[in-house]
Amino acid sequence: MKPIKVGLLGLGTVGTGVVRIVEGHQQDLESQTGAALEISRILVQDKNKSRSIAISPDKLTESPWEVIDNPEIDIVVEVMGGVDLAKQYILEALERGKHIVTANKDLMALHGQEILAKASEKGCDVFYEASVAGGIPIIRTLVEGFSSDRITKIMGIVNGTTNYILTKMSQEGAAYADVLKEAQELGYAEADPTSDVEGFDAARKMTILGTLGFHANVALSDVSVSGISQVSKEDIAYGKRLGYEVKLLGIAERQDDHISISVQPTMVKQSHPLASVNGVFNAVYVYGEAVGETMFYGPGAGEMPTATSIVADLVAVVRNLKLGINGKRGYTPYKEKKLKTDEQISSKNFILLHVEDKAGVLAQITQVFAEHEVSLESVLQHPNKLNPKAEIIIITHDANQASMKNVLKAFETMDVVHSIKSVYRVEG
Ligand SMILES: NC(=O)C1=CN([C@@H]2O[C@H](COP(=O)(O)OP(=O)(O)OC[C@H]3O[C@@H](n4cnc5c(N)ncnc54)[C@H](OP(=O)(O)O)[C@@H]3O)[C@@H](O)[C@H]2O)C=CC1
Ligand SMILES: N[C@@H](CC=O)C(=O)O
Repeated sequence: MKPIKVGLLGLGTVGTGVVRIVEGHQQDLESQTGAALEISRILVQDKNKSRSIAISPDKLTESPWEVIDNPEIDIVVEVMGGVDLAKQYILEALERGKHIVTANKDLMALHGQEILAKASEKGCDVFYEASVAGGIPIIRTLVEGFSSDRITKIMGIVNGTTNYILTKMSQEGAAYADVLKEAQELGYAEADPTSDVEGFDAARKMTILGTLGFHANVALSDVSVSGISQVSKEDIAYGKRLGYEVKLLGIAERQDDHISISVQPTMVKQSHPLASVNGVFNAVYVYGEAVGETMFYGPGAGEMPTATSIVADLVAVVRNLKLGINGKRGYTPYKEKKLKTDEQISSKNFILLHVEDKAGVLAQITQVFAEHEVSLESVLQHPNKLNPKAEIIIITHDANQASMKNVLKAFETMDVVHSIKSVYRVEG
């Protein structure tokens, strides 16, 4: 087979890793595919910027057309990020019959269906393994490994930056802002780290996993999202005291034909395998009706792990080229999803309240739970010597979201409740 020419859109953290792997593993890649891979053109914003790898200046371009309209290029790897331009370049490249590999979850979560439909029309491959959980081959696992099963729950730590931050806060008492800066320096964070810390990046990944796992047209707007910027050292300390670690979890559940998807900081029981996933590592728990529980673990961000997934996708495209089956799988639009109502979503909950420290308050609080038929697993009261208030931590049994909202609404109107400090879902 003649060498396969690859054009890169982007040479940042991930693009640099792709060049390193393609160049460093050339022989292994060729022996698997029967063709040499050659990176022939690379789009960057600034050709004169200093790079951490030696790259021939002739390969760099600031014009996207030198990649996407280049007749020599067979495969375009999009690792520049962003949505509008990336979408435009990918659609233009598909129009010209080029296969696409991308790490762009923002794009795939928002416009995946349109891009896949276009690829199918043009007989092209679009692979996006690196868009979820960096180096973990979770997309291939859902699409191929579990094609025989009916998945009912996908629960994961799918953002490396926030897991890195929470781990350092929990294990070293580090300050949130300092650790975020470290995660940025290590190349884990998005160009705008708000995406990471406010849970949007994880929401995009859960949109992709929910779509593939449940074969439903999940939209980003179907995911309820809250991030970690409000998680305090106090929450982490109380969680630990009760045997929990705070993790930003993406949780997608299906019951019959109804689904729910959320991203939220969650108290995970220390005995649960997700509680010991630390640092930049990600893990995805997949429950299938037939297979039962499975879990996939690995580095969720960073140059080389993410590039591993990109280059694996390149290998898949080249293998399809050899067999002449690119884009032949056909794109079938996913079925219409039905979202669960608040009454259908249930979980255990952790609630930290600041309350008046006087007789009878605990009874008033527990009465509210009873009125809304929420039963309690444990209650811990902690007097605060500096203020005439106490802290009460409550763990509920499984309760539906509608009842929990009513409980919290009732607390807001009670004089003895000074503040609802935190509310977390509990898993494990
Ligand atoms: N970092 C990670 O760990 C992971 C990232 N991803 C995804 O991979 C993609 C890339 O991320 P990452 O490598 O971290 O990003 P970087 O910011 O490190 O790199 C972006 C690259 O794209 C180039 N670029 C950006 N915008 C343009 C533009 N408008 N025109 C031309 N070139 C442009 C930049 O050029 P220049 O170098 O000249 O500035 C740079 O080389 C994103 O979609 C991200 O979400 C996915 C998984 C993990
Ligand atoms: N910013 C993302 C990068 C990988 O997708 C993360 O931290 O997980």
